[in-house]
Amino acid sequence: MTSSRLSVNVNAIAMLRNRRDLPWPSVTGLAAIAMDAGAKGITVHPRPDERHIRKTDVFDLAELIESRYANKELCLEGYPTDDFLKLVEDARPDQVLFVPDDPDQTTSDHGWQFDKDTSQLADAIAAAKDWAVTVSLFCDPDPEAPARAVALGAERIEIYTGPYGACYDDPAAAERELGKVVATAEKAQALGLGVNAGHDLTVENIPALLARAPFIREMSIGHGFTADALIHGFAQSVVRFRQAMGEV
Ligand SMILES: CC(=O)[C@@H](O)[C@H](O)COP(=O)(O)O
Ligand SMILES: NCC(=O)COP(=O)(O)O
Repeated sequence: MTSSRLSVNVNAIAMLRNRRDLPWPSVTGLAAIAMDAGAKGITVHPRPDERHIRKTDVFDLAELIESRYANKELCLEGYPTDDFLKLVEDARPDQVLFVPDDPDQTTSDHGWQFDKDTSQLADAIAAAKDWAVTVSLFCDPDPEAPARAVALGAERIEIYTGPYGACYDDPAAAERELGKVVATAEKAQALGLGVNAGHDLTVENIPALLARAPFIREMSIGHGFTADALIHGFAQSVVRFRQAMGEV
């Protein structure tokens, strides 16, 4: 089986589970189905209010992957508070994506503003690298961002594709936004950064992105994936998204 770019974000499964004091739908159960179907791994974003992914989910997923899916990866996303960094140190994911989210943000909707004080971020990056966790920074589609990420010691960036994803009904706007994403990806690649992409990606908008930036190495997809899976099922949606990525 060829390697994949697809990391399935299971935040939405946890949100559905949390509606009742019951263990289903199972976050680890759906994660296993996704990995059995060919996903490269799982991404979760345990927000401070635990609205969806809980700390216990993180350790359950880490245990699942370590015990049954040694060739798959766990990516943890979050703002680098001491509490989040303790979770990274204890859970030891394969990758951490540091995002500049406020605790009460509805969702992640912007990358790091590198002109502001980034000393806390630099310390967090150094700590994660000491724990042998690959460090990625959430960046706006801005060609100036990759050099700032390199200067802080990041190994990858994840380009925020939300503005591109929002243009599903406006081809001209989509082309404009796609151009910003591709320019940022090309700059990151030229600087030796690993290039990830995420937020509001779908089977419809992935092909055009990869046609222009085939070197993107990972796409973490949750909301659009879950919406697709409600129609097609989790395993078939992995196949559908991997087909959109040209992998199967
Ligand atoms: C960083 C990002 O764009 C998403 O991975 C994030 O996980 C979305 O978080 P919610 O699922 O809480 O909207
Ligand atoms: N980092 C992006 C992610 O994990 C999922 O984003 P979305 O597909 O839920 O918008």
